[in-house]
Amino acid sequence: MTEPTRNKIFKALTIAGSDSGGGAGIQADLKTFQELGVYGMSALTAVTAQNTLGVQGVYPLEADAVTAQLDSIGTDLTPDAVKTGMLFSSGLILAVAEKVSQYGWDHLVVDPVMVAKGGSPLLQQEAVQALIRYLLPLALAVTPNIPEAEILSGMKISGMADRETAARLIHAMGPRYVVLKGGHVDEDSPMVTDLVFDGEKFTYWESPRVATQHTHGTGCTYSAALTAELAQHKTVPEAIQTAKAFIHAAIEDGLNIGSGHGPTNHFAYQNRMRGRR
Ligand SMILES: Nc1ncnc2c1ncn2[C@@H]1O[C@H](COP(=O)(O)OP(=O)(O)OP(=O)(O)O)[C@@H](O)[C@H]1O
Ligand SMILES: Cc1ncc(CO)c(N)n1
Repeated sequence: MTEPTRNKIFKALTIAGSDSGGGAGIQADLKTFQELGVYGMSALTAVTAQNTLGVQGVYPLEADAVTAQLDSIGTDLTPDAVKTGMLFSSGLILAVAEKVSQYGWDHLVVDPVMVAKGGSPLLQQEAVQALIRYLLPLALAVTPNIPEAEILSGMKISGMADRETAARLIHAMGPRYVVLKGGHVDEDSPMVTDLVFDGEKFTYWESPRVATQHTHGTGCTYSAALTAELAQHKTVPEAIQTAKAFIHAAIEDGLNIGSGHGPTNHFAYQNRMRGRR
């Protein structure tokens, strides 16, 4: 019997931590992949006990457990694009970098998650050097927010000229694109500006700032949208265009659930596409 012709299903993999509250981490990534029409896979690095009020517990997995998940995926299901989120320790970073290299996963988005919005550490301080040394050289794109960019570049960022200098320094660590997100700065400004550096030119992505406290998981959701688009063979600039529209809709329709910082709304982008809002 001949095998039935299969429609091409694009597949994306997230290597990240679990957020029990469902707004960030693996949960945000898988919801975003699904909404953008991509089959989602996951390798868990840690379990967090977390809700809209903050992080109540962090339970990292053994490096062997992460390696085993990546081997299960790598030997059977080839992802079209991969993202990393919370990696927690240098041991986990090494395990991930080794498997990403071994399987040749070159459509890699590294979201250098360091601290949750409430201030809980999601990456040990001594792991930053491992991230720079082993993972950034493998990345197609890295998506730091301003505090993460300060730690990676080793410089204080106060104006746009500083952001450009930091982006250059991070680009020199190996990623082909640096996407420096502006959500955390100029919170009184009516616009949010992300800066993208491809090694030659700077591009500014400006969007109206949404006044809301429901921003739990913005970074994860944005990098997952980028990854979903790359999985469908879009270029990085094309992927950014859709990811910005996805995150903007998700923030604009942020969910008022729980009694703290509610999650972004992963349904919002497709609801708009389908004319439901
Ligand atoms: N209030 C806002 N209004 C509109 N866009 C926003 C807002 N906050 C963040 N964004 C956009 O969301 C995306 C994620 O940015 P942000 O700087 O919040 O990431 P992050 O700090 O890594 O998130 P997290 O705190 O979840 O780790 C960026 O494209 C940014 O421009
Ligand atoms: C598991 C996890 N990953 C990433 C973030 C960053 O938003 C978070 N709060 N929790």
